[in-house]
Amino acid sequence: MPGQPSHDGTETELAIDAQDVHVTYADGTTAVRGATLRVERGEFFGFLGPNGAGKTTTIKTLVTLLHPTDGSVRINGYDTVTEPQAVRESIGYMAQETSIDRELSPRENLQLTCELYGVPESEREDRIAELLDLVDLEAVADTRSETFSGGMKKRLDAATVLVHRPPVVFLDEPTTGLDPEARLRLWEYFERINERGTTVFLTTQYLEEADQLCDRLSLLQDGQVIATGGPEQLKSEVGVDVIDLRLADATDEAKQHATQVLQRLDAVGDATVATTTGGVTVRSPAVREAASEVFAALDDAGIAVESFDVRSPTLDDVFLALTEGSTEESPATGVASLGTEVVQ
Ligand SMILES: Nc1ncnc2c1ncn2[C@@H]1O[C@H](COP(=O)(O)OP(=O)(O)OP(=O)(O)O)[C@@H](O)[C@H]1O
Repeated sequence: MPGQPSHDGTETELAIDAQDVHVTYADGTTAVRGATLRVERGEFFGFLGPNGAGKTTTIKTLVTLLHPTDGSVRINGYDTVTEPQAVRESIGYMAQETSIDRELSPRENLQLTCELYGVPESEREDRIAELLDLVDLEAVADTRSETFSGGMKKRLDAATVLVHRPPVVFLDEPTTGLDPEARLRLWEYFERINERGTTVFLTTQYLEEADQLCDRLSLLQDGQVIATGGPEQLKSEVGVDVIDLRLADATDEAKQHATQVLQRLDAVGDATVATTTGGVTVRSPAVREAASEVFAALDDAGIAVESFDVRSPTLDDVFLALTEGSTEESPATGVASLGTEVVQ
């Protein structure tokens, strides 16, 4: 909800203001090394990175479950270390593991959460009805949750996060492991809560998810933010175009051969070449101009191309360009996932 006053009565600009955050665990592992995140009220903000990049550690620090070893975090104007209670009252946090009670129905789960958050009794019934409607669970409102699909449990979990009407919600990989249909329904729900004015901070491994939903996003690698911007801005800044080539012979050997041929090709300049399920992908600023030379070089090497696609970059390409990946296995089509794509 934009324009929420901070605790000292002044208008604060930012929903999330994390400055140069470092987090080192007790065993000496430094999971976050200087993350700065500034999220405006009402934004839908994405936080992307492969497994182990430090997303969960960062989100736990933002929601007061971990203290930064260095740096500072203010959420809705409150400091996470000196005012943790005020921060908690002003946020919703959906962890990776669902926190609903499976023995209880959606209505009972929401009643319990209302009690925990001290929602006035007179408001509970309406609030619960509104949330059940929001996540499309009215029809099963009084059914025990243990029978629900993964997607339904996630939707209920997401509803419990909103009972106290927090201006900011933190969602830690909410769609991981869900089938595409369940994922799409959750996306709709997240869009709806954002349209109502809630600031959303979403961590995800799914680039398509971030591309679809987020106003802006930060890419995280090895505990460091390597880029921040709108999806289109990041794509244009990376300045590459892409050719996806499907090879007639898509064995590992043939793909490696094609990779070597293309890496030697001067015409594609400073290209990155990655193998995909069906062939190879070339990312380069010069790729459109060099397309005919790409085909000629492959032909000369006796490599048959079954089909190809010259396209603009996706967020997947942005990430690979920024991390200077050159030989990663890339799905190139479908829902791209950093988790499967970037070999650290
Ligand atoms: N409690 C802990 N103690 C020590 N190291 C930890 C702890 N939790 C996480 N780590 C390490 O910190 C790094 C970042 O982990 P984190 O879970 O924050 O990454 P992530 O991006 O959320 O990954 P995932 O997508 O797998 O959840 C990893 O190297 C991880 O092994």
